[in-house]
Amino acid sequence: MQPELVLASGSPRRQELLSQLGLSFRIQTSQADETVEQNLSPATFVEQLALKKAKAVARSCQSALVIGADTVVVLDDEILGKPGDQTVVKRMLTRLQGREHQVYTGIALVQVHDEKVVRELTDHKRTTVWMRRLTPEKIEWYAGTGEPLDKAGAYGIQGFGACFVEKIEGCYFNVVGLSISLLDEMMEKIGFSLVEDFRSGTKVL
Ligand SMILES: Cc1cn([C@H]2C[C@H](O)[C@@H](COP(=O)(O)OP(=O)(O)OP(=O)(O)O)O2)c(=O)[nH]c1=O
Repeated sequence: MQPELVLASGSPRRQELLSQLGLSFRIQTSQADETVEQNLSPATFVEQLALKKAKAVARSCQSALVIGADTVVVLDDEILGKPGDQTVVKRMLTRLQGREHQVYTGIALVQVHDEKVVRELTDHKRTTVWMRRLTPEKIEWYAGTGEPLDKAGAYGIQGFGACFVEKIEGCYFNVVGLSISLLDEMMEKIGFSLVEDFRSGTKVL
């Protein structure tokens, strides 16, 4: 019997991406403690956090395939997470404008059978984003929209933030918070097909 697909994420973007693919899944937001060791590389950082989120949800599952994810922006070797308030939004965008940065998203898959973890897999992808020059007025306006508050690096490429992105190199969905191609690749590694095994029938994309 197929395990149930569970998305351990409160991110509306991750939920939409899986829904648009026509997948059948349940959402269970992770209450994981999101602290990790200092000085980790961005790749290890996002993989460890993704695994923490997936494991926290897996603990309450009987038979499931749990997906966890974490996204950060990296500029000058510094990890930028979600800004949380307007002052940090403006500071982040002032640093990001007119330059390139990297977006890392880690994905973790945790398979549970009979309430036991039988498999864990983590991986990540990196996308480079070039942001155009922004005036202080433009930054002020964007901060006022509220859009950047809950997004790593204080912008959403899928929203008004698209106006600032000149080009990207790598997976677009990785920037939005979940690389579908990486997820499919990881599913294959543990013997599942994302679309064939978890299809609900209503595909929007
Ligand atoms: C750079 C960028 C990030 N983001 C989002 C994706 C993630 O939701 C968020 C980074 O925060 P995360 O901590 O990765 O995720 P989250 O707190 O939203 O959800 P959860 O921990 O429950 O899974 O930033 C965009 O939506 N668009 C973008 O262009």
